[in-house]
Amino acid sequence: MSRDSDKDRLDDDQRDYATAAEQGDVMGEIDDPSGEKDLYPEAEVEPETRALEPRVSVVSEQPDAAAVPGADEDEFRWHTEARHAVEGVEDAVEFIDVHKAFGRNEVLRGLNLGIPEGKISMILGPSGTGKSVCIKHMVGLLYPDQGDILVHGESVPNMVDDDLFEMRKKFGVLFQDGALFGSMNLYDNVAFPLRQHTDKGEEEIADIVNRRLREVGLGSSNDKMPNELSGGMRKRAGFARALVLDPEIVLFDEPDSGLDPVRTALLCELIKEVHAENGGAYVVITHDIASARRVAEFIAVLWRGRIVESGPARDLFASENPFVRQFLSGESQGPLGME
Ligand SMILES: Nc1ncnc2c1ncn2[C@@H]1O[C@H](COP(=O)(O)OP(=O)(O)OP(=O)(O)O)[C@@H](O)[C@H]1O
Repeated sequence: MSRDSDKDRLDDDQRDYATAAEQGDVMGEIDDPSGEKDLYPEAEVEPETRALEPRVSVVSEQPDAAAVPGADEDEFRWHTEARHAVEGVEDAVEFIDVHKAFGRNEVLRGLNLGIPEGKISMILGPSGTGKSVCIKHMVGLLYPDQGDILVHGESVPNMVDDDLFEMRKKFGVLFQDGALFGSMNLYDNVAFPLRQHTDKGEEEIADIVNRRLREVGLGSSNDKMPNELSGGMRKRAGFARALVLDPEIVLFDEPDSGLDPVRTALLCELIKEVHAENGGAYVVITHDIASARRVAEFIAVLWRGRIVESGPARDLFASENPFVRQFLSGESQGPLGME
């Protein structure tokens, strides 16, 4: 089955988000003026990256710098790719030697990463290093040029559209700004995925929506419109909406962006509480090391399109890798400069 572009993989839900964004109906301008662009992952893709067929991926056993065109030998010298496994835990998501370029911009350059089942994992790394691109591959919003992404053992790039649609039901996604529909009140925003993807009656929907809104501390804000909510409330509302379909995997794209330190701390607590209650694999993208200390059970440090090191949070915070140490302690001295 051929596809013309990454965009062809947007399912109806994503199309609805995209349509709303086109109509200026998605709340996003306040925290992140570029947030809407993220809903169009294909928008700036150069033509040669568009024609992507499902394929059996070529997986190299030993990624090495020489295998990456344009990479100098030293470029990956801090990338030990050491993976400290979490004992007895399977991976919910696996990246196997994934390469992704936009034109000449090679973003993922042989990414190998396992996201453990049942844990809160954080993907950390400098700006522009490919963290968002990484999570878009998990839900099939972007295709790899090479390599494979497995969700519960199933290859996402090789899925036919119907399977992809089903697979996406495993995911809840919290966008940076909550991605709420500006024309709907909070209740309808949170009810939206249930009305769209299930045949549940309004009574059952009300039970679920009210429970999820209470869970995130918005139990008395049903009638509020998104523009009446603070940035933190919008994120919590987006979190409630991400949870209504009981996802097995929840993705958070910089949930702490635009929040003050106290609201960030409260959101972190909320993520932990909700995870403890519901379980599943949570994947959080952040720059915020304090959030990582508070929440992360598993950490992967991404740089130059590859994992430098990954493992249980305590191992990473005790890492002797100079790059990991510099990044996790936020020091100016070390391998990472102002590039
Ligand atoms: N759809 C796209 N078309 C072209 N280039 C893209 C696209 N999406 C991402 N990129 C490029 O990929 C690179 C990585 O972007 P990404 O958003 O994944 O970084 P990030 O690590 O999440 O950064 P930040 O922490 O600043 O959010 C950037 O150079 C970006 O311009």
